[in-house]
Amino acid sequence: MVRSVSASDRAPVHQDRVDSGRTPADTADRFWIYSAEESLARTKTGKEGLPSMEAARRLADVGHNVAVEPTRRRILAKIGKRLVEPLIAILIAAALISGATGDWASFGIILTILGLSIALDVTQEHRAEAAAEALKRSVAVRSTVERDRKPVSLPVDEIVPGDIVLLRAGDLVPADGIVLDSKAAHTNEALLTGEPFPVEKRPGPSDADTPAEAFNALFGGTALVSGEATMLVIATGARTRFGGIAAALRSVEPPTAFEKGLHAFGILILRMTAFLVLFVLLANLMLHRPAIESFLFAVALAVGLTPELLPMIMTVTLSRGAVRMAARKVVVKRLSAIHDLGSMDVLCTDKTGTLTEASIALVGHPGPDGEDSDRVIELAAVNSRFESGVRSALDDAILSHTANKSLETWRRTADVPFDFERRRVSVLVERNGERFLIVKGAPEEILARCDQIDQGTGNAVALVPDMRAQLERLLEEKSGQGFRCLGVAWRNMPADRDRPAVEDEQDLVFAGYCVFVDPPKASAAQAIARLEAAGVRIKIISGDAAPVLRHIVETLNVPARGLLTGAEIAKLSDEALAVHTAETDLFARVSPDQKTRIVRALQARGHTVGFIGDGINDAPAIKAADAGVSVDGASDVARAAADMILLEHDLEVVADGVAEGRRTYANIMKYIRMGTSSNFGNMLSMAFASLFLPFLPLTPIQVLLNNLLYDVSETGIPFDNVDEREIARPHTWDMHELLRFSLIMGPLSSVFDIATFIVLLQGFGASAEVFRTGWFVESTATQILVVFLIRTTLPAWISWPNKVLVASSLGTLNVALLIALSPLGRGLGFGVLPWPILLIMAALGTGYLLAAEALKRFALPKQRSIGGHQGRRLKVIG
Ligand SMILES: Nc1ncnc2c1ncn2[C@@H]1O[C@H](COP(=O)(O)OP(=O)(O)OP(=O)(O)O)[C@@H](O)[C@H]1O
Ligand SMILES: [Mg+2]
Repeated sequence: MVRSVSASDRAPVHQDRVDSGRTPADTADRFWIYSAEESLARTKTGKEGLPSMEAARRLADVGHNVAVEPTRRRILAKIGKRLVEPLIAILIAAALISGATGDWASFGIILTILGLSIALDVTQEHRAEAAAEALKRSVAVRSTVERDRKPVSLPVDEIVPGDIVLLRAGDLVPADGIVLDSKAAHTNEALLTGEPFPVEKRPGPSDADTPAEAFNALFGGTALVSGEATMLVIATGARTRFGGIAAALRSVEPPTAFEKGLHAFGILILRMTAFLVLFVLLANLMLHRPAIESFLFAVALAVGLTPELLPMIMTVTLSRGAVRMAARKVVVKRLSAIHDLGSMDVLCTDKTGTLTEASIALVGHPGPDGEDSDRVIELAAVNSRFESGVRSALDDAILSHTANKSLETWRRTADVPFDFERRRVSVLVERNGERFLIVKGAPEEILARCDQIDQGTGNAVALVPDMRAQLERLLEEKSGQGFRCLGVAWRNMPADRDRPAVEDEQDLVFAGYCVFVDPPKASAAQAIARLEAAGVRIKIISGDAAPVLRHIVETLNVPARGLLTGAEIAKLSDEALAVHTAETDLFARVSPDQKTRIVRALQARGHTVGFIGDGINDAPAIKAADAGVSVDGASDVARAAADMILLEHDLEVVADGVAEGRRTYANIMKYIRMGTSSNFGNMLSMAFASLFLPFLPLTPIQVLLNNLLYDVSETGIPFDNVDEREIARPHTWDMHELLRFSLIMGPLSSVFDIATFIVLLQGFGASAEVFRTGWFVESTATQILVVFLIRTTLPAWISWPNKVLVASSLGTLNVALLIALSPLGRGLGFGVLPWPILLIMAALGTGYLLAAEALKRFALPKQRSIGGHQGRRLKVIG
C-alpha cells in the first residue's frame, strides 16, 4: 500500500543525510536535496509514471490536488449540520417530550414539518451546488501526465505524488516536484516569491536551503515561461510549499461587502428574535398560560422569525446565476464573485484581444533609413524561431511573414527568455563559426541599449545623436498611427560564451523595427459604451506603448481621460497613485507588479474593481481584483487566478455578466426584504397578541406549518424576473435602506394583523379554534402574496413575475387554504371558518395588499445616481 509522502516516510530514506550533520527537521521540507533516483524511490514510482489504478489509489489516499478541499459537503453531513442547529434541536426535544406525554399527534406533526423543511433546504442547495460545480470543472486547468506509459491530459486536481508531468512553456506547474529533465526551462515565481524575473530550472540535486535557490525544484502555482520540463510530483494539494500559504491566505480572504452586510443583518435579526421570544414567553407565563405550550410557541416563533432559509436561497440564487451566466458564456469559478461583478464600478482591461482583434500581422520591417530591410526581418525571425519561451502573437506574426525563408545557416545555442519586466528576449546563435546575441523587444528600450547601427549588411557604425533622434521620430510616427513596434538589435559574442545573461543586453547594434498592425475591435466600442452606461468605468492597463493606447481609444471613440506610464507609476507612492487613478483611465508600459498596484489603489479609493486579462503578466492583478476575469484561451496561470472565465474574448460578454450579477443580487434582496418586513411585522403582532389575547394566537404546530409554507412559496424567487432599472447601476448593500423598509412595511402589516384580531374577537366572538383558523388564513395569504408587490419598485401590474415564482407562491397558497379550510385541518387544530369571517379575512388581506402597494415607494430604495456607489465600503454596517 502506497502512502502519501509524509515526514515519517522520509526518515529511513535520508538516514545518511541525518548522519552527515542535518537534522530531520531541516530536511523534512527540502525535497530538492535528493537525486532523481532517490526521489523516484521515495515516491515509489518510475520514469514512465504511474499506472492509473495506482494513481486512483493514491488519489483516494492523499486527496485531490487542491490547496483547500472544496467546502461542498455530502448530503448526510448537511442534514447533520442542520439537526444540531439550536432551534431545530429544541424542536426535536419538544417533539420527544410531546411523544413522552402521550401527545403522539404533535410528535408526528412536528417531526414531519421539520423533516420537510430540512429536505427542502438540503436538496435545493445540493442540486444548485452540483450544477455550479459541473460548470467550474469545465474550465479546470489541465496537465499532461504520464499514466499507463502514455501521456494523457488530466485536470490538475487529479495529480498525485509520484506522477510524471510534462510541462511546456505557458503551463501552470500543478504541484511541487523536482525536474527530471529539462530544455531551457524557466519558471516565473513572482506569484509566490515576488521575484519578477524568470529563474532557470534544471535537474538536481541541489543543496539549497530555501525554495528560491532550489534550481531543480518546481512549485505548484508558478508558471513555466519558457522551455520544457519533465517533472516528478512530490507533494500535492495543501502539502505543497505554497499550497499551505495559499490556504491560509484564502481562509482570511475578506468577505465581500455583500457578505459582510448580510452577516450584520443576520445578527440584527437574531437579536430581535431573541428579544421577542423572551418577551412572549415571559408575558405568557405571567398571564398563567400553560408553560409547555407557551415555551413551544416561543420556540416555534423563533423558528418562524429566523431567516433560516437564507443560506440556501443565497446558494441557489448564486448557482442559478452561475448557470444563467454560463449560457451567456461566463463560467463562474467562485460563486460570490457574482456579487462582485454586479457591484463592480471600475473595470480594468488589457488591450490585446479585448480591445483589438488580436489578429496581429507584420506590416513593415524598416532599417535605420526607414526602408524595409531584409536584414531586420531575418534577425527578428531567428530570434522568434529560437526563443524557448511562450511565443507571443508578435512572434507568430513574424514567423508567418517569414514562413518561406530558410534560416538553415543559423544555429541556436541558448536564450534569455522574454519577461514582462525587461520586455525583451535574446537568443544566442551561431553562423559560420561566429556567435551573436540577437535581441528584440520594446523599441525604446532596445534603442536605449544601442550605441551602433547596422547599415543593412551587418556592418556596424556608431549611432550618432542625429541618427538616434531620427530613429525616435520614426518610432513615434509609427506608434502614433497605432502600429505596434518591436526593436531588433544584435551584438557579437565570444565564441566560448554558452550562457547569455541579461547583462549581455547592452552595447548593441541597432538593426531596425518590426511594425505590426492589430486592428481595433469594433464591437469593443459598443460594449464599453454599454458598461459605462451601466455605471462601470473602464480603465485600460497595458504593457504596450502610450501612443498605441491613445490611438486605440481614439479609433474606438472611448471616453478616456489621462495617461500614466509605468515609469511615472514607479515614482509614485501608493497613496499618490490612488489619487492619480481618479483622473487616469489609460496606463501604458506597466509591469505585472504595477498592474496589481493600480488595482489596489483603486480598491483603496472604495471602488469594486474588476480586472480582465489573459497573460501570465495579468495573473497577479486578476488575483488582486474583486472580480478577476480571464478568457478561455488564456495562459493557465491567468485562468487559475481568475474568479470567472469568459468563453468568448469579448467585453460584450462581461457586460452580460454584470447584468446577470446584478440580477442575482436583486433576487436575493427580494428574499431579504420579504423576510424583514414579515418578520418585523410578526414580532409586533405577536408582542401585542401575547399581552391582549386570552389564548395563544396560533398553536406551535400552526406556526411551524405557516413557516414551512412560506418557505416553500419563496423557492421561486431565484428564478424571478428583474426590472431593467434594478440592473442599471452597480448595487450597494445599504443597511439603512433595509431598516427603512422594515420600519414602514412591518408596522403596516401589524396594523392589519391587529385589526384582524379585533374583528375576530370583538366582531365575531370567535373561539380559539376559529380565531386561529381565521388568522392563519389571513396571515399566510398576505405573507405569500406580498412578494408580488415588493419584488419591484414599479407598480405591481407593470412588472410581471416569472412563472416559477407565480407557481411556487400560488401553489403553496392553495395548499395553505386547503389545509386550513378543509377537514384535513381538524387534526392540526383548525376549526370550521364561517363564510362571513372568511369574507372579512379576504377583505382585510386585500386591504393590506393595496396599502402595501401604495406605501412601497416610500419603503423601497430610490434609483441611485452614478455617484451613489462611491464609498460603498464605508456604508456597510458590520
Ligand atoms: N515576443 C516578444 N518579443 C519581444 N518583445 C515582446 C514580445 N512580446 C511582447 N514584447 C514586448 O513587451 C511589451 C509588453 O507586452 P504586451 O504588449 O503583450 O503586454 P500586455 O500588458 O499583455 O499588453 P496587452 O494589454 O496588449 O495585453 C510589448 O509591448 C513588447 O514591447
Ligand atoms: Mg496581454
